Formats: sequence, structure tokens, C-alpha cells
Amino acid sequence: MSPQDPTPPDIRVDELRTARQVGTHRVMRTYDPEGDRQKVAVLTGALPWLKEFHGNVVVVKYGGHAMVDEECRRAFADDMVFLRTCGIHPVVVHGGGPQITEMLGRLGIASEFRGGLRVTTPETIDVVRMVLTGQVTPEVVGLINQHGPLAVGLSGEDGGLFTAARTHALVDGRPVDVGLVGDVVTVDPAPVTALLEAGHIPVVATVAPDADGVVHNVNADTAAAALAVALGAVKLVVLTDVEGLYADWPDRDSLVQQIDAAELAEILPTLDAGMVPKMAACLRAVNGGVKRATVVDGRAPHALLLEMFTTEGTGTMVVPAEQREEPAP
Ligand SMILES: Nc1ncnc2c1ncn2[C@@H]1O[C@H](COP(=O)(O)OP(=O)(O)O)[C@@H](O)[C@H]1O
Ligand SMILES: CC(=O)N[C@@H](CCC(=O)OP(=O)(O)O)C(=O)O
Repeated sequence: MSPQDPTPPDIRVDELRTARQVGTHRVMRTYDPEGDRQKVAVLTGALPWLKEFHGNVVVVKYGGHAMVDEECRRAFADDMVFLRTCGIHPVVVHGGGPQITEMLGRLGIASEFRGGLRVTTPETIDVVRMVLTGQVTPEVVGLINQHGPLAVGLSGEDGGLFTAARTHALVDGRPVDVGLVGDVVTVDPAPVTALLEAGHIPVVATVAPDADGVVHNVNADTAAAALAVALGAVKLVVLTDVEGLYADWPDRDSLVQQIDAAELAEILPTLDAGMVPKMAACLRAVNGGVKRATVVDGRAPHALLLEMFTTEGTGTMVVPAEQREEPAP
């Protein structure tokens, strides 16, 4: 734009009325009191939440289905850096179910899930480990590190972070064997806290050895909950590919905004597929002392910010049994 041109192409029509040229400067006043009020309300409304989360750990489970869209991937990275810049300590636990399924397909291996958990053979676990630690972790680290050298990847096998024990899936409330699938039985948070203390954003892949060193496939929701509890996180946010928990699944007419731990424990055996490990993880987190666990739609860019910094929030929030209505901080 030349200094003589009073109508640069980026000026909106309502701004044209008040944009004027003073010497070589363009002086502009956008007369939009309502818009300004709304912006200020958003910023000041975030203050209690910034205070609540400042200096605390927030575990963000980044589901494989929430990674597929480019805009959402960028928004996710922005949000992690936003949290860290606000003095919050985000810890990312990533999934990668669709990415594992894709790689297994390329290798001619069929995927089977029971109760939301992958049936994992000795052949499958090699692919799970390769995709999670060799593909998805570096992708997530790379996304965040477009902002600078912040993120560092590690897995449940590193620094004794997790040990796992073989577990089963729950189908209609009954246990079903799914092979080399583990639940997290011990967490040594030291490798993660060391990274946090150094100002990094840890990015965790969820394969873990059992007591004999045999690597197990751990569902990322499950691992995120165990890590949130061990770190004393104030919040667990689970980013997925639905708006939250629907009470009337598969109709999707009634989204549950808030549910307490007691109610959730009651309905857990009735839930379907992917929601079983997810809601079980939220329950585990809240029962383990995490104040809130929320399932949020990772397909909506910046839904995490909306959830964390507005009183209305978004998605489905799980709260402790004694705290049905959540007061603002
Ligand atoms: N009651 C429910 N409310 C919402 N989603 C449900 C429900 N029951 C089953 N689902 C399914 O769970 C899926 C989320 O789990 P999953 O596919 O494992 O996600 P992620 O890859 O993020 O871990 C949803 O896409 C949906 O198809
Ligand atoms: C045991 C089990 O099911 N493990 C998962 C691990 C990855 C994961 O949890 O990925 P999402 O969060 O994207 O679903 C799997 O193999 O798909």
C-alpha cells in the first residue's frame, strides 16, 4: 500500500467510514462498541480460569481421530503453546488408533476391536509400537515445535514412566481377552516432571512394558488418566471426534454436559465401543483426585480453549460425585 492510498484492500466496509490518512500514517478507529465489549468480556472471563490453572498440570489426550484435519492439527499445537505461555503445564498423551489401523491394513493385517480396545497379537504390537513412537509422536512433536523447541517425545517405556499388566476389554459388562493389551499399574512421573521443569511440553506414546519387560498396547485414554492422577493434574481434557458423550447414542440429540462420577459408574457398563475406555478413563481420573475430566470435540478448532477458559465450557465434563453443579472458580 502506498502512503497516498487511503483505501487499502484489507479495510472492512464499516471501517472505511473512519479510516483516514494523517501524514504518512493511516489512522483508523473501528467504531464497534458491541464487538469491543464482547472481546473484553472473553478476555476478562478467562481470568478466573487462568488463575485456576496457572502453575498446574493439565493432561491433554490427543486422539487419533482428532489429528486428521490440517486446521485442527495447527489449532491443537497453538493451544498447547497458548497454555504453556499462560504458565500452565500441558502434558500431551497421544493416541493413533486410525494411524495404526491404516498401517496394519497396508501390511495386510486386519484390525479388530472389542469393547473399544484393539485385539493385539505379538505381530500387531510391533506395528502399534512402530506407529505410535516412530510416526505419531514425532508428528505431534513437530507440530508443536513449529512454535520453537518446546515439545519432547517419550513413551511409557522411557525412564520407567509406565509399567503395564495385561488386561481385558469389557463387552456388555463382561471381561473379554484382547491379547497384549495392558492397563497402567505403576507410573513414575519423574521423566515427565523433569521435562516440565525444563520448560518442555512432554508428548507421551502409550506403549508400556509389563513387569517382565513384555511390551503391551495401552489405550491412550487409559494411559492419560493414569498419568493425570500420578502428576496431580487439575484437569484431563480428552480430544476426540464427537462433541462429547451422548445420552441417546447413536441418535446424537442429547449431549451430556456434566455427569458426576457416581452416575458415570452406573451407566459405564451400558456404553458402546470407543466411549467405554474414554469414559472409564475420565472416571479413573476424577476418582484419583483430578478435579475435572472433559471429553471435547477435537474436530472443532480451539475447542480446548473454549472448554478451559469459559464458564460454559464445551463437551462432556465429569466431576467428583459430591460436586454436581460446578461453581465458577
Ligand atoms: N454414547 C456415545 N456418545 C458419543 N460417542 C459414542 C458413544 N458411544 C460410542 N461412541 C463412539 O465413540 C467414538 C469415540 O471413540 P474412539 O473412536 O475410540 O475415539 P478416539 O480415537 O478419539 O479415542 C465416537 O466417534 C463414537 O463413534
Ligand atoms: C489397546 C488399544 O486399543 N490401544 C490403542 C492405542 C492407540 C489409541 O488409543 O489411539 P486413539 O486414542 O486414537 O483411539 C490402539 O491400538 O488403537
